[in-house]
Amino acid sequence: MSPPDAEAGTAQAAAMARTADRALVAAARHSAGRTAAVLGCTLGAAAAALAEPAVLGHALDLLLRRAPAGPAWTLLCAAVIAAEVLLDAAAARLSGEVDGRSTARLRRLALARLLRTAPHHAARHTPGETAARLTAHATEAGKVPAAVAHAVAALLPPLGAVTALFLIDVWTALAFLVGIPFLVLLLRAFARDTHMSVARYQQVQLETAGRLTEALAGARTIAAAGTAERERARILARLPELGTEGRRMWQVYGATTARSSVLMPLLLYAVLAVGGIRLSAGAIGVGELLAAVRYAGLAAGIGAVTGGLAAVVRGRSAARRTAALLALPELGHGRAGLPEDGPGTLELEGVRVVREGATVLHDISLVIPGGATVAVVGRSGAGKTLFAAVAGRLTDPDAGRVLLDGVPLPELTAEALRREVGYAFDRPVLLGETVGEAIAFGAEPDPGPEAVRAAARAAGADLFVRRLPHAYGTHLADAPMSGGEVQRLGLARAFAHAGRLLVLDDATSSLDTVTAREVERALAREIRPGTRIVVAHRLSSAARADLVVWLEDGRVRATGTHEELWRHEPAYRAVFGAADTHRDADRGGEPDAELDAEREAAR
Ligand SMILES: Nc1ncnc2c1ncn2[C@@H]1O[C@H](COP(=O)(O)OP(=O)(O)OP(=O)(O)O)[C@@H](O)[C@H]1O
Repeated sequence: MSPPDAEAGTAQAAAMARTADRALVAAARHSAGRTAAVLGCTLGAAAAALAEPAVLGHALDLLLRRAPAGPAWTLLCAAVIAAEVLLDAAAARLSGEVDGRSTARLRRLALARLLRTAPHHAARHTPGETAARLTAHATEAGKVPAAVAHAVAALLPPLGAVTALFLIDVWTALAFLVGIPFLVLLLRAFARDTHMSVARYQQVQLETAGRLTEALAGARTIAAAGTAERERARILARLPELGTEGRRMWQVYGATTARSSVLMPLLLYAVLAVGGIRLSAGAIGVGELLAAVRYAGLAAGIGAVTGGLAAVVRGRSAARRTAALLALPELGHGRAGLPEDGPGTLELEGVRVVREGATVLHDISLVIPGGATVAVVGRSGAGKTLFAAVAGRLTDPDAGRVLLDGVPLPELTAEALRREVGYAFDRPVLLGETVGEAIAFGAEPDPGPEAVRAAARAAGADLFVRRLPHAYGTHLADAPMSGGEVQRLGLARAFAHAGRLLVLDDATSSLDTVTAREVERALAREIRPGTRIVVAHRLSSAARADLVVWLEDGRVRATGTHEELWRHEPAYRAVFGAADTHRDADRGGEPDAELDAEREAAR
């Protein structure tokens, strides 16, 4: 990596860490009351643990001296021990609740951002990675607020215990302090080594999940190519690394525990030795020696601190993975509405779109009159889908602006935008429980069964839907459909809440010619009138449009009616794969057998 790249990488990592920490703070705030209760209970339990040696030691000294206050102190011992146990149990129960609520909060934040970003930004992460970031990593990150409370509370016994040691006897306390630098070194090494291992482990986990999801999505291709074994090997390729990192984490943990199990007894023996000398010198009593040894044990409570620290380290590392979704740029919305009864005039002013550093739409300026049907044509990769995406604000241009009835699209409220701009795609994803719900999906207010059926009729879907076991009430999972049938439901969904602008991005590509023609006719007659942008590969779609926008290499090569372009532009005819013959040209842009066949069918 070159120095500037490395700097950019470091800056990006720092920004991600800040986003992750902000998200964790938001998650902690969401269950602030419960987190405070966890802290209260853990601190209370720690305080009780801290009081216990003193109370026990004092009670022992009183009992040895047969003092009258002895039994009262014994009761106090019981109360302190009970408080410690009960508060510990309450903290464990509340921690579970805080973990659950924080995880849910993180997931909601990340999911909301994912749904509010432009599709090409969301596509930066593979579906498998996204799923892992929203599930396993969010769960791990959700444990941070309670883990911080535990880690903070875990500091109390050691700090309090050192103070108590000093109060009991300075020399005994100093004997303990000699071992503190070793404890600090141990903790630092643990935090550093775990962080590195956890980060690598989670990265490998993400990549493996990504490969698995890719393979599931491409299962047909893999089966057809007979590469299942190779694919299996590719998915599992990093499994050994996962094992290595997992083992390394346990090794770090094991080494820390081993070192602390050597250090701790040494410390305790040192305290015991010095305490014994002080006892024989009459400086402290038996109970105080007992308390001193117990405090030394509490002060060296590295287990509790490292446990809490490890959960915080793992959680913060996982939070960075989830925060990658939170860092996706948001497609914000304004507060404006559209003028009542506007015709749906669409204006593109100097629209430029950049992807991966390359300009893929170049300074497009044009006006699409309200109510017009516009066909966007061009060779594969010419920029038609991007044009369609910018026209209805699935994405924002990198320069220039798009206005609908005079209002820049980013100024519109999300509701106004989605009410008035509808989309249908070549491969729609159906959402909802039943077929009827899938058609009504996103329409506000609910269009009702009649409108759903009318939309399905217009999209040529009514007939096959009625043949399903429960017609429109059939669950999507029980309705296996062909690509063309899914496409028709996607069209029906767009028709069910057609606003003043409807964008059909290759939305009839899987339909047979006759059905596609019927859909186009229904669109003209049965659906609310408005502006239509139709990304078209079919010549007939271009021929029926009021205006054709012809794209080439991300630029508008020409606009005009299909007849004009067909007659005067041989390259335009080539877009449809038509031979540049006089016969075709003379036919005013209706040259192929497809249109002839349609006409025949229409008769
Ligand atoms: N997210 C992206 N990252 C990088 N390049 C992109 C991205 N989206 C689109 N492009 C590029 O922009 C160009 C236009 O893409 P677009 O999908 O709009 O083409 P198209 O005309 O719709 O093609 P087709 O007819 O094959 O669907 C292509 O070269 C494509 O590779």
